[in-house]
This record gives sequence, C-alpha cells and structure tokens, in this order.
Amino acid sequence: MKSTDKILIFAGTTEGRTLFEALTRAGADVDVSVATGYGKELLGDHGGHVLCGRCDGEQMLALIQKNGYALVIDATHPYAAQATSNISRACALAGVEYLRLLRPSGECSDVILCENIQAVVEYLKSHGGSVLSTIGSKELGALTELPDFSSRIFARILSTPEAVDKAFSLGFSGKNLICMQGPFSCGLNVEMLRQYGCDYLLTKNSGDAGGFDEKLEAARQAGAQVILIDRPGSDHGFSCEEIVERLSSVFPLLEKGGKKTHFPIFTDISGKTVLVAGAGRIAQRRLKTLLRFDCRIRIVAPHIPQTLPQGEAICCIPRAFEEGDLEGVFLAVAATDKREVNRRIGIEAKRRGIPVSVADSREECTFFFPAVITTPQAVIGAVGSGDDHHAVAQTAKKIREALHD
Ligand SMILES: C[C@@]1(CC(=O)O)c2cc3[nH]c(cc4nc(cc5[nH]c(cc(n2)[C@H]1CCC(=O)O)[C@@](C)(CC(=O)O)[C@@H]5CCC(=O)O)C(CC(=O)O)=C4CCC(=O)O)c(CCC(=O)O)c3CC(=O)O
Ligand SMILES: NC(=O)C1=CN([C@@H]2O[C@H](COP(=O)(O)OP(=O)(O)OC[C@H]3O[C@@H](n4cnc5c(N)ncnc54)[C@H](O)[C@@H]3O)[C@@H](O)[C@H]2O)C=CC1
Repeated sequence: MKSTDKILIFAGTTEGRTLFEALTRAGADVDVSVATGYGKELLGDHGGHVLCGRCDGEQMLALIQKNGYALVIDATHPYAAQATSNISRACALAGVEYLRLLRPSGECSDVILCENIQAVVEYLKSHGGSVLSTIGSKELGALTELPDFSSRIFARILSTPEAVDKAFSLGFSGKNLICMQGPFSCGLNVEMLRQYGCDYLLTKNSGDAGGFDEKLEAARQAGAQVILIDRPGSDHGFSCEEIVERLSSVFPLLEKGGKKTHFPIFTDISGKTVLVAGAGRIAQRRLKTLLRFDCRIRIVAPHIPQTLPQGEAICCIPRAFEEGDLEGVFLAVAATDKREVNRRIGIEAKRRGIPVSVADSREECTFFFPAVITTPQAVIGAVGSGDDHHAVAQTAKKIREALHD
C-alpha cells in the first residue's frame, strides 16, 4: 500500500471514528461510511469524505469499485454480523484488502450467557424479575414476546426520534424507557438499576469503549444478575492499535490511538512574567530553560532551595501558592508535588486566559512544556502527544547530540 492510496472505513463505533480522525490527520486519503445521520453527526468535521446511508452487499461492491479503494476497514459494531459479512464479501469480489477492526471482548464471569436475543427471551419466560435492557432499540422487538414485557422490561435506548418511535410502536411506554446517550458511568448504572428495581442487566459483550466494564461492576454493586448476549462466533479482527501499527509504516504521522499533537508556537517572552509554582527538581529544570529566553520569573514555593539561580529577573515568594500569584502573568508552570495545588493553578490560569503547563496532568495543560534545544541558528522545541515523555526526552537527546547543543 502507498500513502496516496484511498482508504474506506465503515464506521459506526468509537474506534472507527477515532481511526478515521487519526488517518485524516496523518494525511491519508480516507472516506468514511456511516449508516445513519446520527453517526455522521458524531463524526464532526475532520475533513475527509463522509458517505451516509445503509448499503447492501451490491451497493458496497459498486462503491468500492467506483472509488478504487486500496484498503477497506470494517469498523462496524461487534454485533453487526450482516454488515461484516457484506463488507468482507464485497472486498473479496473486488480484490481489495479487508481489515476487521474489532475491540477486544470484555472479561467476565458469573453471567448468564445467551447465544442470541431469542435465547434471552426463552430464559426470561421461565425466570421472573425486572430487566434493565442496555442492548439498544434494534432487537427490542424480540423482548415483546414476553407476555409481561411492558411492566418488567426497562429499556435504555438512544435519545433519537427513530429509537423512541420504534420503542413506542413496539408497545413500550414512557415509564419503561430511558432515552439517553452514553457514556454511562458505573455510578449512573447502579442508580438506574436501583431506581427501577431491576433484578437483571441485559447487555452485549461490547468491549471497553461500549462501557461494558461499567455495566458489570454496576450490576455487582446493585446485586443484579448480568444476562450477556455472546458475540457472533466467527468474529475476529484487529484492535485499533494493531491497525495503526500496520499502517504507520505508510503514514508516519499516524500515532498510536490517534492522539492529537500540538502545533508549535514560538512566542516572545522577553520581559514578561512567568509564574513557576514549586521549586523542586522539575521546577528547577524548567527555570533553567526559561531563563534562556530573557523573561522574568516569579517562583512561589514554601521552601526556596539555596541552589536556585539568583538575579534580578527572579522573584522568589517563600510561601504556598495563592491565586493572586497569577496576577500579571504571561505563562504559568504548575510544578508542585501537590495534585490539588497543581489542579487549582490549572483552573485559575485557564480562567484568566493564561497558558499553563501542569506537570502532573497532561489533560489539564493548555500548553506542553517542551524539551528545548538552542543553537546559534535555531531554537527547537520538542513535545510528543503527552503519553511517552521518555521518548520525547530521548528524541531531544539525539537532536542535542547531532547539533552539539
Ligand atoms: C504533559 C507534560 C506536561 C507539562 O509539564 O507541560 C508532561 C507531563 C508528565 N511528565 C511526566 C514524567 C516525565 N517527564 C519527563 C521528561 C520531560 N517531560 C516534559 C514535558 C511534559 N511532561 C509535558 C508533555 C511533553 C510530552 O511528552 O509531549 C519535557 C519534554 C520538558 C520538561 O519537563 O522540561 C521533559 C523532557 C525534557 C528534556 O529531555 O529536555 C520524564 C523523564 C525525566 O524526567 O528525565 C519523566 C519521568 C519518566 C517518564 O514518565 O517517562 C509525568 C508523570 C509524572 C509522575 O508520574 O509523577 C507527567 C504527567 C502526565 O503524564 O500526565
Ligand atoms: N512534567 C514532568 O516532566 C514531570 C513531572 N513530574 C511531576 O511534577 C511534580 C513535581 O515534581 P518534583 O519537582 O520532582 O517534586 P519535588 O518534591 O522535587 O518538588 C515539589 C516542590 O513543590 C513545592 N510545593 C509544595 N506545596 C506547594 C504549594 N502549595 N505551593 C507552591 N509550591 C509548593 C515544594 O516546596 C517543592 O519545591 C510532581 O507532581 C511530579 O509528579 C515528575 C516527573 C517529571
């Protein structure tokens, strides 16, 4: 495969969307096909071409041949057995490479395992009790075979008009419907099971991104029995990471998991004040870097070590951080060893519109503190996607060695 080849993804799952975004960002020529308008909405606007609407096997074959894809990735839902069989057959007929993206099944024990929805119905016919159904609206019809379904089945479905209309037309009434879009936390699941007095939680083995672990744990906490519809037997495939791994030789920008990278902005900080909270190992490393750029440093820490550089540009405040310390600050670095203090600095800096690097939480950073290499000709800053700092440090080391910084 070459980097100019066209790729088609049949999405419909979180992983499919993640892969689409990552491939688009990595410069691949990629189209995505989703079954519903709702799926399209979830994709947002990432560039790339979005095809919308359900297609049968023949339509898929025509689409693949017409657009000349070199690779088709099937990222439809683990239970979309029909779609998967159509896509793989169309690829075989067109002679196009086919990859199945499949999230790993969740680990589980102590569940009532049913082969399909029909087996669930048989089980529930001979076992009383209320059920929280978390299998969506598609197969809800089967549950209406239970004579008392309208009182004992509580169906959690998507909050779309189609899903709601379908549930109503099947005979479900408002009091037995929960229309809401996930993700659902364990706590929320527990409350739902308790609120509706459910003895069972009905689920498919949707793997991690489907909130599967949160359902199992909630059932355990609420004392409900899990009824699990097993995955279609022959389904096997690759995880998102494995597919990224396979494609990264063609698209070097494709990072693991489709994480975003930061755009480097080089800005003049001379004469401006940078707040550094903390005066330990990390704060001192950053201080050394910052001082190369002729800024003023306001450093605040309960204990100011003797080893700290001194000079007019450095103002030491020997006490714990206070919010007022951010007054008049251009850039902030939170590098104390107290999680709560760093978090507070992050929040307060954001509120004031000050870019902040929070040393112990990549999620709370609005900028990443880079590894900096300075030579007479250039300033080079290196960051990764925040999940392998060691690799960034190694990269910086190689650049330093190469440039004799
Ligand atoms: C997100 C970021 C936020 C920010 O601070 O702006 C951040 C976050 C975190 N770093 C952690 C650990 C380590 N970071 C390093 C090294 C560096 N880290 C740097 C930047 C950044 N670090 C920002 C993103 C940059 C990116 O990765 O893209 C560098 C580039 C610049 C600098 O720090 O000066 C510098 C290389 C400098 C050079 O070589 O010149 C080492 C190695 C070492 O110290 O030798 C370790 C230990 C080993 C390891 O984990 O590999 C932890 C876990 C803390 C914990 O568990 O306690 C978190 C928290 C989290 O991940 O959420
Ligand atoms: N981003 C990165 O590169 C790395 C980040 N870290 C994280 O950075 C943080 C700092 O690590 P180190 O410098 O090794 O710790 P350290 O223990 O050497 O220094 C902590 C500093 O915070 C100060 N401090 C404590 N409470 C404070 C408060 N309320 N207000 C202001 N200052 C306060 C202390 O006086 C001390 O100077 C830790 O949270 C650590 O997890 C650790 C390794 C690498």
